[in-house]
Amino acid sequence: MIKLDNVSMAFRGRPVLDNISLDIAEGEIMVIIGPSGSGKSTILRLMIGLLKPLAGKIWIDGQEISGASEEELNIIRRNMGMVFQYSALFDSMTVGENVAFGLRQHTALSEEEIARTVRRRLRMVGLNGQESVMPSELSGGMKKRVSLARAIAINPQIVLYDEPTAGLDPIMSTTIDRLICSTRRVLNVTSVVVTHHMSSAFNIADRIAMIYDGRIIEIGTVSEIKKSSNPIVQQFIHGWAKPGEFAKRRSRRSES
Ligand SMILES: Nc1ncnc2c1ncn2[C@@H]1O[C@H](COP(=O)(O)OP(=O)(O)OP(=O)(O)O)[C@@H](O)[C@H]1O
Repeated sequence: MIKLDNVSMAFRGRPVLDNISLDIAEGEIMVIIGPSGSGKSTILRLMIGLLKPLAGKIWIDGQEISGASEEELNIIRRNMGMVFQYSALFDSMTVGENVAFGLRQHTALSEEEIARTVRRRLRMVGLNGQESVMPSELSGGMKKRVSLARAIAINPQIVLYDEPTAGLDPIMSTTIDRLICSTRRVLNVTSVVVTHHMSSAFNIADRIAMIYDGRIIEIGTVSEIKKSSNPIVQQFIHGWAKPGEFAKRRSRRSES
């Protein structure tokens, strides 16, 4: 459903991604992890065509997008929803108008049909009847849920999530994790989730890809990642602070 083939990216001559190749199957939840600044959000922006790669090719549902025109990209994006890092709701619009936004832009649905879809999507994310509330009245977790309802309003085949649980308490994070999984189940969407929360990654992922130094240094199922022999992966997933900490712990354990 999503394919990156030897994709490289640089900003002002500074390399960020170096020959990334990734194949994400239809209906799969792929989680991308990696240190801050390693290029995770850049991968999402490349996938949705907001950035063009310096080298390499990107396919969305069989269509190559790195050479696509803005018009072609707009058609491809109708099949994609994005949940942004800071929810990115339109503050001057009600919750209902936010969720309806893509439907008004991309479909010819009647106002009645739009209202019905908005109601259904808000119910899916546990915000039944909140159409007339303003974003400023919502908690961070509720905003994320509205953002998800907006992303799935147009019935996309693909949903990209940029740190969907950032800034949320553990219970709300679990709620969002469950919503990502139920969205996949109900709508059969392909999901790409960038997160810093390892517990979320382990809860939701079919596969996890770890980015480090511009490359994918490990990719696999949750149990494969947990068993990775790469010390950088082990250090990252355990949150060990210093480079080399993993090796030190291992040698301490073998000494004791
Ligand atoms: N539009 C841009 N112009 C210049 N540099 C950029 C741009 N977008 C990203 N970068 C740089 O590219 C690198 C990767 O950024 P990116 O946001 O993809 O990282 P990330 O892994 O998502 O980080 P974080 O986990 O902190 O959100 C960073 O060094 C960032 O400063």
